[in-house]
Amino acid sequence: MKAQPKASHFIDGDYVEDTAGAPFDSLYPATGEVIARLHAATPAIVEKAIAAAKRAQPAWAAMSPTARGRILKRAADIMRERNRELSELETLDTGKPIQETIVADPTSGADAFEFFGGIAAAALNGDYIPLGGDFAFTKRVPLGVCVGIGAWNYPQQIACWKGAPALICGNAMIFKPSENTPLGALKIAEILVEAGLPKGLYNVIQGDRATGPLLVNHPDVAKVSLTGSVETGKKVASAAAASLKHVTMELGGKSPLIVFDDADLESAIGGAMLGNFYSTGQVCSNGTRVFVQKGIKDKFLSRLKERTEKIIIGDPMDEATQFGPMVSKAQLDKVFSYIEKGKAEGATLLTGGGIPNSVSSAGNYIQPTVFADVTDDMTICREEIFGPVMCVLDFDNEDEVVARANATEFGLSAGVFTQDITRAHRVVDALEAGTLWINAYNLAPVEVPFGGSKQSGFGRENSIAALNHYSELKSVYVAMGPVQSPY
Ligand SMILES: NC(=O)c1ccc[n+]([C@@H]2O[C@H](COP(=O)([O-])OP(=O)(O)OC[C@H]3O[C@@H](n4cnc5c(N)ncnc54)[C@H](O)[C@@H]3O)[C@@H](O)[C@H]2O)c1
Ligand SMILES: C[N+](C)(C)CC=O
Ligand SMILES: [K+]
Repeated sequence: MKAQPKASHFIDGDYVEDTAGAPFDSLYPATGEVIARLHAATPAIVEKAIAAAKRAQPAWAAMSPTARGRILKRAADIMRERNRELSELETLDTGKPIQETIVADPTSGADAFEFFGGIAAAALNGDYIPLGGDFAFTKRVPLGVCVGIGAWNYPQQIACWKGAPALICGNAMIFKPSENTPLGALKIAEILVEAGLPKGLYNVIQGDRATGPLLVNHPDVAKVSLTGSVETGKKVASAAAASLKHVTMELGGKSPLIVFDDADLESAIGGAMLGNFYSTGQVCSNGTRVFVQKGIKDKFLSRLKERTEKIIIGDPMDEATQFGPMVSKAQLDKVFSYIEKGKAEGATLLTGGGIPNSVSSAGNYIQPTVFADVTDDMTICREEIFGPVMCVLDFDNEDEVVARANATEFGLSAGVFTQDITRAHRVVDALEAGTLWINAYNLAPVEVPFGGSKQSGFGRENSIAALNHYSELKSVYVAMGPVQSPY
């Protein structure tokens, strides 16, 4: 098998198997071929991983942040050296075209190790608080054993975006990848050990929605960071609440992208296409509700159709391919069912909506799809589809579009295209979202906090802000004189 790992899990510095766990196959989304056979974690595997993490964490926390950072930076270097190999694995895991994974996926993971490794020496200091004779100081301390649970769209990125801040703060991590994409995180664990990470600090265990709760409910786990759907987020957050664990929730969205009539049209169309078709539309922050001002609607739609129909769909391992299959048959069927709903509810299918020619019929392929004349109440405009389906709506004026853009329970991202600088700032101020773009879409560099508001989640990944979610402050009051007691 093309991508069979040595064993299903990575615990205490090495691969571990337990064939008593439910077997599952990993499929290559472009052909349906079985590329690996794995076993879900048994309760014994979960206990083993948590015990290893618990054992390793105190000595790691006692190291200087600089020394911890050095190891993460080495891991970043190894990832960059092996970018090709890691990108090919990411393509096998997800079906995303190599053209994307080679620039985006392991690179973004390496960026996280480099960033957190680099800031460690300066960003984990505490404060000195003068109190007029007495004083206090704060220390930033790790939480202990942290759990990361991943979605299937960015398996390596998610494993690193959670692992890097957790480790730099002095925690141990147990990461459970999505059952759809189990392979990437194992390689990240292997590379961390090669970079010098002491064993037991970054463990990977496999499993699905039945395995997640074994971690979330475990009394020795201090924190859970989930990337997944809103529905799963609610389950995980309420399970974590039962023992008051820290939580970070990176959930779904139905983000608005607003195009005013003064926008650079080609840029706005490019942004809308990137924000709907990159990773075959499987991106949480996608701008799937594209609001176009009425005066430019016809021009926008005709150029959008033209450019969309030129997208090269094909074999993900071919560097010319711009658009690959969806991750799974189940996700593909879900997207097709939304397309049927869009047609039934009266949206105009501008392009796509079917299965492309000249690709393997065993792959989970779908055409990049655009609906025009979408209205706010349509199902395709209200629910997250998580596939390459763009909804184009039209609007008259700024107040109206802002109100409509905000009329959703989600609040992950939003974008605005306009040449009017004051309007751009006014609109981003009014939009309810955690991550916003002006004249761009979906760029998420590690230096910038990333995360959602409303039902798209809470907590932030990346940037210095992430440190707050993997550590807590210990405040120490120091008396410099005798205790003043009335007793
Ligand atoms: N905000 C972000 O950063 C971000 C990034 C990528 C994806 N997403 C969101 O993720 C979703 C798509 O990914 P998905 O289909 O893998 O999501 P999902 O919610 O089905 O699964 C996410 C993960 O949670 C696990 N899980 C499921 N039920 C669980 C439970 N009860 N307890 C513990 N773990 C459980 C799954 O096994 C998987 O590893 C979309 O909604 C997308 O918007 C968000
Ligand atoms: C974090 N980002 C933007 C890559 C995508 C989430 O699915
Ligand atoms: K897969």
